[in-house]
Amino acid sequence: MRSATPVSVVRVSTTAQNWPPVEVEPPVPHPDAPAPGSALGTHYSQCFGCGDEVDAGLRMRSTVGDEEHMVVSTFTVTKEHQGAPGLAHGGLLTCAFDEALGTTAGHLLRVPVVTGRLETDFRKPVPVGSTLYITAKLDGVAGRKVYVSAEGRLDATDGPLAVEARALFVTVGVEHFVEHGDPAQLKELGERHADWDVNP
Ligand SMILES: CCCCC/C=C\C/C=C\C/C=C\C/C=C\CCCC(=O)SCCNC(=O)CCNC(=O)[C@H](O)C(C)(C)COP(=O)(O)OP(=O)(O)OC[C@H]1O[C@@H](n2cnc3c(N)ncnc32)[C@H](O)[C@@H]1OP(=O)(O)O
Repeated sequence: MRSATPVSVVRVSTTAQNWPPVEVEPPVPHPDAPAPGSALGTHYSQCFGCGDEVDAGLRMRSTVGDEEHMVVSTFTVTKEHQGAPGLAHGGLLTCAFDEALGTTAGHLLRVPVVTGRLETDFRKPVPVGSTLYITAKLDGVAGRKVYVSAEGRLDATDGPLAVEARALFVTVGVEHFVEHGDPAQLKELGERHADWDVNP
C-alpha cells in the first residue's frame, strides 16, 4: 500500500502578509464623508446586517472612528445567532464583518459597493451575550476595487481579539441594483443615499 502524501502545515491565512494584494492608492474619504464620531444610519431598513425592520437580524450600529478612514461597528450576539451552545455561529460573524466592512467602504467613499471577496480568521470563540466591537479601516483603492480590513474585539474596542477579516468591495452603479434586485424596494435605498456619488 502506498503511503499517504505528506501534508505540509501552513498558516490558516496568509492573506495578511500580502494585503492589499495589488498596488493601491491611499484611501481618501469623500469630502462630504461623515466626520469622526458621526453615527452612521442603517443603509437599508431590510438589511440583515443593520436594518431595524429585520427581527432576527444583526442590528449592527456603526460610528466613524477617531480617524476619518476608520469605522467602529458593534454586533451584540444573542441566542438567535448561535452555532454551538452559547457560542456565535462563524457564518454570522462573517456576515457582521461583511456589514462592517461594506459600511466603511460605502459611507466613507459615498459610493455603492458590493462584496467581491471576504475572508475571515476566527481567533477566539464569541459567546452569546458578548458584543463584538469591529474596527474597520479603508486600506486602499485600485480603480473600482476597494480594500478594507477589520478586527473584532470582545466587549470593548481594546478587548481580546476574536475575529479578523479582510475584503474586496467593488463599486457599482445604480444599474447593479436595478438589474439584479427588486425595483419595488429600490426606492428606499435610493432615497437614503440620494446625496451619494451614484450614476443616475
Ligand atoms: C439605488 C441607489 C443606490 C445607492 C446606494 C446603495 C446602496 C449602498 C450600498 C452599500 C454601502 C453601504 C453599506 C454596505 C453595507 C453592507 C454591505 C453588504 C454588501 C453585500 O453583501 S453585497 C452582496 C454580495 N455580493 C454580491 O452580490 C456581488 C456579486 N458579484 C457581482 O455582482 C460582480 O461580480 C461584481 C459587481 C463584484 C464585479 O463584476 P463587474 O462585472 O462589475 O466587474 P469585474 O468582474 O470586472 O470586477 C471588477 C474588478 O474587481 C475584481 N474582482 C471582482 N471580484 C473579485 C474577486 N472575487 N476576487 C478578486 N478580484 C475580484 C476584478 O478582477 C476586476 O478587477 P480589475 O479591474 O483589476 O480587472
